[in-house]
Amino acid sequence: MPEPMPQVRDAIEIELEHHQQATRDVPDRPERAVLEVDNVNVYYGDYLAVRNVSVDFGHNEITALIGPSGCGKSTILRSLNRMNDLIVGARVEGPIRYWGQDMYAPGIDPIEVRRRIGMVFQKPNPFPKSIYDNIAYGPRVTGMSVASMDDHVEQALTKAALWDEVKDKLKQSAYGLSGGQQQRLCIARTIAVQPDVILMDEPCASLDPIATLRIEELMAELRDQYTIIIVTHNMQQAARVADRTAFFTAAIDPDTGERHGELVEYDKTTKIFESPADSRTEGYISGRFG
Ligand SMILES: Nc1ncnc2c1ncn2[C@@H]1O[C@H](COP(=O)(O)OP(=O)(O)OP(=O)(O)O)[C@@H](O)[C@H]1O
Repeated sequence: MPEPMPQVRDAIEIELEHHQQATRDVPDRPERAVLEVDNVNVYYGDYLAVRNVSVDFGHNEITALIGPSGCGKSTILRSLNRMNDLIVGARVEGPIRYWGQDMYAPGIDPIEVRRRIGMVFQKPNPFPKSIYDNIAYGPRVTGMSVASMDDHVEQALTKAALWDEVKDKLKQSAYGLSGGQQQRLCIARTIAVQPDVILMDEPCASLDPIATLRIEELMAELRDQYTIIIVTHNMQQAARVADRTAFFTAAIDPDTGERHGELVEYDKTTKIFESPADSRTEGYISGRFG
Protein backbone atom coordinates (compact mmCIF):
# COMPACT_ATOMS: atom_id res chain seq x y z
CA MET A 1 0.00 0.00 0.00
CA PRO A 2 1.48 3.44 -0.90
CA GLU A 3 2.47 5.75 1.95
CA PRO A 4 -0.15 8.34 2.96
CA MET A 5 0.52 11.99 2.28
CA PRO A 6 2.52 13.00 5.37
CA GLN A 7 0.87 16.35 6.12
CA VAL A 8 -2.69 14.93 6.07
CA ARG A 9 -1.60 11.94 8.13
CA ASP A 10 0.20 14.07 10.72
CA ALA A 11 -2.79 16.36 11.17
CA ILE A 12 -5.12 13.42 11.75
CA GLU A 13 -2.71 11.75 14.16
CA ILE A 14 -2.56 14.92 16.25
CA GLU A 15 -6.38 15.06 16.30
CA LEU A 16 -6.61 11.40 17.26
CA GLU A 17 -4.27 11.99 20.18
CA HIS A 18 -6.53 14.86 21.26
CA HIS A 19 -9.57 12.63 20.72
CA GLN A 20 -8.18 9.82 22.85
CA GLN A 21 -7.51 12.19 25.72
CA ALA A 22 -10.90 13.81 25.43
CA THR A 23 -13.22 10.87 24.90
CA ARG A 24 -14.35 7.82 26.75
CA ASP A 25 -13.68 4.20 25.98
CA VAL A 26 -15.88 3.16 23.10
CA PRO A 27 -17.09 -0.44 22.95
CA ASP A 28 -16.33 -2.33 19.74
CA ARG A 29 -19.98 -2.20 18.75
CA PRO A 30 -22.74 0.15 19.95
CA GLU A 31 -24.26 -1.37 23.09
CA ARG A 32 -27.68 0.21 22.57
CA ALA A 33 -28.73 1.23 19.10
CA VAL A 34 -31.04 4.25 18.96
CA LEU A 35 -31.30 4.06 15.19
CA GLU A 36 -30.87 0.93 13.08
CA VAL A 37 -30.52 1.40 9.34
CA ASP A 38 -31.20 -2.00 7.85
CA ASN A 39 -30.17 -2.57 4.25
CA VAL A 40 -31.60 0.75 3.13
CA ASN A 41 -31.79 2.20 -0.39
CA VAL A 42 -32.66 5.84 -1.01
CA TYR A 43 -33.98 7.03 -4.37
CA TYR A 44 -34.62 10.41 -5.97
CA GLY A 45 -37.23 9.50 -8.57
CA ASP A 46 -35.69 6.55 -10.45
CA TYR A 47 -32.17 7.39 -9.37
CA LEU A 48 -30.75 5.11 -6.67
CA ALA A 49 -28.63 7.62 -4.76
CA VAL A 50 -27.50 5.36 -1.90
CA ARG A 51 -27.71 1.59 -1.77
CA ASN A 52 -27.61 -1.22 0.77
CA VAL A 53 -26.70 0.84 3.79
CA SER A 54 -26.75 -0.95 7.13
CA VAL A 55 -25.55 0.80 10.25
CA ASP A 56 -26.51 0.99 13.95
CA PHE A 57 -26.14 4.33 15.68
CA GLY A 58 -25.23 3.96 19.37
CA HIS A 59 -27.05 5.72 22.21
CA ASN A 60 -25.10 8.67 23.66
CA GLU A 61 -22.44 8.37 21.02
CA ILE A 62 -21.22 10.83 18.41
CA THR A 63 -21.01 9.29 14.96
CA ALA A 64 -19.43 11.06 12.00
CA LEU A 65 -20.45 10.38 8.39
CA ILE A 66 -17.54 11.15 6.07
CA GLY A 67 -16.77 10.60 2.39
CA PRO A 68 -16.30 12.42 -0.91
CA SER A 69 -18.88 14.80 -2.33
CA GLY A 70 -22.00 13.11 -3.68
CA CYS A 71 -21.56 9.78 -1.85
CA GLY A 72 -24.89 10.21 -0.05
CA LYS A 73 -23.99 11.38 3.45
CA SER A 74 -26.70 14.05 3.58
CA THR A 75 -29.18 11.72 1.90
CA ILE A 76 -28.68 9.15 4.65
CA LEU A 77 -28.71 11.81 7.37
CA ARG A 78 -32.01 13.23 6.10
CA SER A 79 -33.54 9.77 5.98
CA LEU A 80 -32.85 9.38 9.72
CA ASN A 81 -35.61 11.83 10.67
CA ARG A 82 -37.80 11.64 7.57
CA MET A 83 -36.56 14.97 6.29
CA ASN A 84 -36.39 13.35 2.82
CA ASP A 85 -40.21 13.23 2.93
CA LEU A 86 -40.06 16.95 2.15
CA ILE A 87 -38.15 16.38 -1.12
CA VAL A 88 -40.41 15.56 -4.06
CA GLY A 89 -39.52 12.15 -5.50
CA ALA A 90 -37.31 11.08 -2.58
CA ARG A 91 -38.05 7.56 -1.34
CA VAL A 92 -36.53 5.40 1.36
CA GLU A 93 -36.66 1.63 0.89
CA GLY A 94 -35.93 -0.69 3.79
CA PRO A 95 -36.52 -0.17 7.48
CA ILE A 96 -34.96 2.50 9.65
CA ARG A 97 -35.81 1.69 13.25
CA TYR A 98 -35.89 4.21 16.05
CA TRP A 99 -35.72 2.35 19.36
CA GLY A 100 -36.87 -0.74 17.46
CA GLN A 101 -39.86 0.91 15.74
CA ASP A 102 -39.84 1.34 11.94
CA MET A 103 -40.12 5.11 11.56
CA TYR A 104 -41.51 4.74 8.03
CA ALA A 105 -44.32 2.37 9.07
CA PRO A 106 -47.91 3.46 8.34
CA GLY A 107 -49.37 5.59 11.10
CA ILE A 108 -46.04 7.08 12.25
CA ASP A 109 -46.26 10.87 12.44
CA PRO A 110 -43.22 12.41 10.69
CA ILE A 111 -43.59 15.60 12.75
CA GLU A 112 -43.19 13.60 15.95
CA VAL A 113 -40.20 11.78 14.40
CA ARG A 114 -38.57 15.16 13.72
CA ARG A 115 -39.27 16.37 17.23
CA ARG A 116 -37.46 13.38 18.71
CA ILE A 117 -34.72 13.43 16.08
CA GLY A 118 -33.81 17.07 15.53
CA MET A 119 -31.63 18.54 12.83
CA VAL A 120 -29.10 21.35 12.64
CA PHE A 121 -28.13 22.58 9.17
CA GLN A 122 -24.97 23.78 7.51
CA LYS A 123 -26.00 27.43 7.52
CA PRO A 124 -27.42 28.76 10.78
CA ASN A 125 -31.13 29.39 10.13
CA PRO A 126 -32.69 31.18 13.10
CA PHE A 127 -36.26 32.37 12.72
CA PRO A 128 -36.76 36.12 12.14
CA LYS A 129 -37.78 36.46 15.78
CA SER A 130 -36.21 37.36 19.09
CA ILE A 131 -33.66 35.05 20.70
CA TYR A 132 -36.28 34.11 23.32
CA ASP A 133 -38.98 33.36 20.74
CA ASN A 134 -36.63 31.21 18.66
CA ILE A 135 -36.41 28.86 21.65
CA ALA A 136 -40.01 29.18 22.85
CA TYR A 137 -41.49 28.63 19.38
CA GLY A 138 -41.08 24.81 19.24
CA PRO A 139 -42.50 24.09 22.71
CA ARG A 140 -45.44 26.45 21.97
CA VAL A 141 -46.41 24.99 18.59
CA THR A 142 -46.02 21.39 19.75
CA GLY A 143 -48.15 22.13 22.82
CA MET A 144 -45.40 20.95 25.12
CA SER A 145 -46.28 21.26 28.78
CA VAL A 146 -43.69 23.58 30.30
CA ALA A 147 -43.93 24.76 33.93
CA SER A 148 -42.14 28.03 33.20
CA MET A 149 -41.25 29.09 29.66
CA ASP A 150 -38.61 31.47 31.02
CA ASP A 151 -36.87 28.60 32.82
CA HIS A 152 -37.23 26.36 29.79
CA VAL A 153 -35.62 28.96 27.52
CA GLU A 154 -32.80 29.47 30.01
CA GLN A 155 -32.14 25.73 30.26
CA ALA A 156 -32.01 25.23 26.49
CA LEU A 157 -29.66 28.20 26.05
CA THR A 158 -27.49 26.98 28.93
CA LYS A 159 -27.20 23.50 27.45
CA ALA A 160 -26.19 25.05 24.15
CA ALA A 161 -23.49 27.11 25.93
CA LEU A 162 -25.10 30.39 24.86
CA TRP A 163 -26.93 31.64 27.96
CA ASP A 164 -24.17 33.86 29.36
CA GLU A 165 -23.74 35.60 26.02
CA VAL A 166 -27.43 36.34 25.44
CA LYS A 167 -29.15 36.52 28.84
CA ASP A 168 -29.27 40.34 28.74
CA LYS A 169 -30.68 40.57 25.23
CA LEU A 170 -33.28 37.84 24.98
CA LYS A 171 -35.80 40.15 23.34
CA GLN A 172 -33.39 41.24 20.60
CA SER A 173 -33.46 39.74 17.13
CA ALA A 174 -31.58 36.48 16.63
CA TYR A 175 -30.15 38.02 13.46
CA GLY A 176 -27.97 40.29 15.63
CA LEU A 177 -25.92 37.30 16.81
CA SER A 178 -22.66 36.16 15.20
CA GLY A 179 -22.71 33.10 12.91
CA GLY A 180 -21.34 30.84 15.64
CA GLN A 181 -23.85 32.18 18.18
CA GLN A 182 -26.67 31.70 15.65
CA GLN A 183 -25.59 28.08 15.19
CA ARG A 184 -25.60 27.50 18.96
CA LEU A 185 -29.05 29.16 19.03
CA CYS A 186 -30.22 26.64 16.42
CA ILE A 187 -28.84 23.84 18.61
CA ALA A 188 -30.68 25.34 21.61
CA ARG A 189 -33.87 25.54 19.52
CA THR A 190 -33.48 21.84 18.66
CA ILE A 191 -32.86 20.93 22.30
CA ALA A 192 -35.90 22.94 23.45
CA VAL A 193 -38.35 20.34 22.11
CA GLN A 194 -36.53 17.59 24.02
CA PRO A 195 -35.21 15.32 21.28
CA ASP A 196 -32.92 12.42 22.06
CA VAL A 197 -31.05 12.43 18.73
CA ILE A 198 -29.50 15.49 17.07
CA LEU A 199 -28.50 15.27 13.41
CA MET A 200 -25.97 17.83 12.21
CA ASP A 201 -25.29 18.43 8.53
CA GLU A 202 -21.88 20.10 8.31
CA PRO A 203 -22.76 22.39 11.23
CA CYS A 204 -19.42 24.20 11.18
CA ALA A 205 -19.04 24.63 7.42
CA SER A 206 -19.86 28.33 7.53
CA LEU A 207 -18.07 29.11 10.80
CA ASP A 208 -14.59 30.38 11.62
CA PRO A 209 -12.14 28.15 13.56
CA ILE A 210 -12.96 29.65 16.99
CA ALA A 211 -16.73 29.24 16.49
CA THR A 212 -16.06 25.73 15.15
CA LEU A 213 -14.16 24.83 18.31
CA ARG A 214 -17.07 26.08 20.47
CA ILE A 215 -19.49 23.85 18.57
CA GLU A 216 -17.15 20.87 18.88
CA GLU A 217 -16.81 21.44 22.64
CA LEU A 218 -20.56 21.74 22.85
CA MET A 219 -21.02 18.44 21.04
CA ALA A 220 -18.76 16.72 23.57
CA GLU A 221 -20.85 18.22 26.41
CA LEU A 222 -24.15 17.20 24.81
CA ARG A 223 -23.09 13.62 24.19
CA ASP A 224 -24.01 12.56 27.72
CA GLN A 225 -27.63 13.45 27.08
CA TYR A 226 -28.09 13.09 23.34
CA THR A 227 -27.05 10.90 20.47
CA ILE A 228 -25.33 12.98 17.80
CA ILE A 229 -24.81 12.11 14.15
CA ILE A 230 -22.75 14.59 12.17
CA VAL A 231 -21.93 14.89 8.48
CA THR A 232 -18.56 16.52 8.02
CA HIS A 233 -16.11 17.12 5.19
CA ASN A 234 -13.45 17.82 7.74
CA MET A 235 -11.63 14.63 8.67
CA GLN A 236 -9.76 16.30 11.51
CA GLN A 237 -13.14 17.27 12.92
CA ALA A 238 -14.34 13.66 12.71
CA ALA A 239 -11.14 12.53 14.41
CA ARG A 240 -11.60 15.16 17.15
CA VAL A 241 -15.24 14.65 18.03
CA ALA A 242 -16.61 11.30 16.88
CA ASP A 243 -16.71 8.03 18.81
CA ARG A 244 -17.49 6.18 15.59
CA THR A 245 -17.06 7.05 11.95
CA ALA A 246 -18.85 5.77 8.86
CA PHE A 247 -17.00 6.17 5.57
CA PHE A 248 -19.12 6.37 2.41
CA THR A 249 -18.06 6.49 -1.21
CA ALA A 250 -19.76 6.55 -4.60
CA ALA A 251 -19.14 3.67 -6.99
CA ILE A 252 -20.06 3.41 -10.66
CA ASP A 253 -22.26 0.48 -11.58
CA PRO A 254 -20.54 -1.13 -14.60
CA ASP A 255 -23.87 -2.23 -16.09
CA THR A 256 -25.68 1.11 -15.99
CA GLY A 257 -22.84 3.62 -15.68
CA GLU A 258 -24.73 5.27 -12.79
CA ARG A 259 -23.03 6.34 -9.57
CA HIS A 260 -24.45 5.04 -6.33
CA GLY A 261 -23.40 5.95 -2.82
CA GLU A 262 -22.51 3.15 -0.45
CA LEU A 263 -21.18 2.61 3.03
CA VAL A 264 -17.64 1.25 2.83
CA GLU A 265 -16.69 0.95 6.46
CA TYR A 266 -18.10 1.77 9.88
CA ASP A 267 -16.06 1.42 13.04
CA LYS A 268 -14.59 3.19 16.02
CA THR A 269 -13.05 6.47 14.90
CA THR A 270 -9.60 5.42 16.08
CA LYS A 271 -9.83 2.24 14.00
CA ILE A 272 -11.04 4.06 10.88
CA PHE A 273 -8.18 6.55 11.03
CA GLU A 274 -5.40 4.30 12.35
CA SER A 275 -6.02 0.94 10.69
CA PRO A 276 -8.95 0.97 8.28
CA ALA A 277 -10.01 -2.41 6.94
CA ASP A 278 -10.74 -1.20 3.40
CA SER A 279 -8.17 0.28 1.02
CA ARG A 280 -10.76 2.86 -0.17
CA THR A 281 -11.01 4.23 3.38
CA GLU A 282 -7.23 4.35 3.64
CA GLY A 283 -7.04 6.17 0.32
CA TYR A 284 -9.58 8.77 1.40
CA ILE A 285 -8.27 9.51 4.88
CA SER A 286 -4.71 9.79 3.66
CA GLY A 287 -5.82 12.34 1.08
CA ARG A 288 -5.08 10.28 -2.02
CA PHE A 289 -8.60 10.72 -3.37
CA GLY A 290 -11.88 12.44 -2.64
N1 LIG B 1 -32.93 16.63 -3.97
C1 LIG B 1 -32.27 15.83 -4.80
N2 LIG B 1 -32.77 15.46 -5.97
C2 LIG B 1 -32.10 14.63 -6.82
N3 LIG B 1 -30.87 14.11 -6.55
C3 LIG B 1 -30.31 14.45 -5.37
C4 LIG B 1 -30.96 15.32 -4.44
N4 LIG B 1 -30.16 15.47 -3.37
C5 LIG B 1 -29.05 14.74 -3.63
N5 LIG B 1 -29.15 14.12 -4.83
C6 LIG B 1 -28.15 13.23 -5.45
O1 LIG B 1 -27.92 12.15 -4.57
C7 LIG B 1 -26.53 11.83 -4.52
C8 LIG B 1 -26.04 11.96 -3.07
O2 LIG B 1 -26.12 13.34 -2.69
P1 LIG B 1 -25.84 13.84 -1.21
O3 LIG B 1 -26.10 15.30 -1.19
O4 LIG B 1 -26.57 13.00 -0.25
O5 LIG B 1 -24.27 13.55 -1.07
P2 LIG B 1 -23.24 14.10 -0.02
O6 LIG B 1 -22.28 12.99 0.24
O7 LIG B 1 -23.97 14.64 1.18
O8 LIG B 1 -22.55 15.26 -0.83
P3 LIG B 1 -21.83 16.60 -0.36
O9 LIG B 1 -20.67 16.15 0.49
O10 LIG B 1 -21.40 17.24 -1.63
O11 LIG B 1 -22.84 17.41 0.41
C9 LIG B 1 -25.84 12.79 -5.47
O12 LIG B 1 -25.69 12.14 -6.71
C10 LIG B 1 -26.81 13.94 -5.58
O13 LIG B 1 -26.71 14.59 -6.83
